[in-house]
Amino acid sequence: MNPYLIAPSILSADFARLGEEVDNVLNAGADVVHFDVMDNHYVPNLTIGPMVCEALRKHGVTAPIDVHLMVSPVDDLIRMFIDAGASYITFHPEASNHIDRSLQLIRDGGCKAGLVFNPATPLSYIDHVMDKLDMILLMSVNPGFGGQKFIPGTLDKLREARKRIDASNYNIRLEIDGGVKTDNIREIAEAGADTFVAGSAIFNTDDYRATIDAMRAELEQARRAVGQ
Ligand SMILES: O=C(CO)[C@H](O)[C@H](O)COP(=O)(O)O
Ligand SMILES: [Fe+2]
Repeated sequence: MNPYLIAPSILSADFARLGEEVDNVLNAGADVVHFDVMDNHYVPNLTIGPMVCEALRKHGVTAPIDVHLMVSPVDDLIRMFIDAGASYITFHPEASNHIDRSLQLIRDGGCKAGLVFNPATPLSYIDHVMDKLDMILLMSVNPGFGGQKFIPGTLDKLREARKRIDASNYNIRLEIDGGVKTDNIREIAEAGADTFVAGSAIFNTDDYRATIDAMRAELEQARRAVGQ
């Protein structure tokens, strides 16, 4: 399995100093920048779009940018984020009229493609598109806001998704998003996640490096427990 990746969600960063915040969290050891896009239609909140992604690239960010689209419809924004320098683009399957086509659009644009599952969205959406997936993202909160509490039932869904990925021949990352903290990241990893979004748990602390180091120490315990 690939190493564990930590992906701070910039939803909880100080938007007035976004470039500096992203630099700081990457210098503190983060692997990936998680970029939450909300349209006040698919979810009841409004955040940032492709211009901000492009601005981060121009600012000098070279780390992978993981664009989590909470929008409907999805295809126009997929095209814009490809041009804006996204690395991963994930969308919620029920928000696309043509899931297979949207996934193909992402890969044709040179990005990695993924589907996102709300707590109550069935995993069966992956059934016929495993060959087009680079990532499966399970939401452990209902989408729309940072700082919510992890929904424990997601652990069983993670185990199920991990089994499906391991039984396939595909190299698919399993990401978890919502309520991830230092005190639960270990059991989340043991349930099968390999990529961890954490917004408030990192940006609401004074010392990003200390928080990320503490998460990595927990992940090391998980790695030993699962025998990776
Ligand atoms: O997609 C999201 C919300 O819809 C965010 O990525 C997520 O909530 C991260 O925030 P936190 O770690 O504070 O829960
Ligand atoms: Fe997210």
